[in-house]
Amino acid sequence: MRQLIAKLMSIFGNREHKVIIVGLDNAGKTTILYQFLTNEVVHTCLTISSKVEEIIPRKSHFLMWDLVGQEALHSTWITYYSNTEVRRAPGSQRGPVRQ
Ligand SMILES: Nc1nc2c(ncn2[C@@H]2O[C@H](COP(=O)(O)OP(=O)(O)OP(=O)(O)O)[C@@H](O)[C@H]2O)c(=O)[nH]1
Ligand SMILES: [Mg+2]
Repeated sequence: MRQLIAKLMSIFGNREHKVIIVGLDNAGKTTILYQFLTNEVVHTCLTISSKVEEIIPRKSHFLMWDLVGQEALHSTWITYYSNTEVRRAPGSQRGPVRQ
């Protein structure tokens, strides 16, 4: 997890950024978000809609949006995408990103 934070900081620098976490349901998005926050693996429930948490490691400042994973609601993701840049998490699958 520290590696992922370090990677985000190397990509984004020391400014405020909004990060959206997207992926299929049960992929582990909420688990990652709370591991960032608490450094622990916490018990999670299915995400309905989205949740946002503020994370301030050193001089960086991330607003992290954890989006719903259920396929029927993927069409709502687009509302979070304006002015975003796509970066894959280290270790995630290669290939085109579909919207
Ligand atoms: N074995 C294993 N289980 C994991 C891992 N990450 C998350 N899980 C489990 O996978 C389940 C789903 O995790 P969530 O973080 O809620 O998944 P999500 O992507 O937020 O799911 P939605 O909110 O439905 O989109 C939970 O039971 C987690 O404990 C992992 O790295 N390994
Ligand atoms: Mg979730």
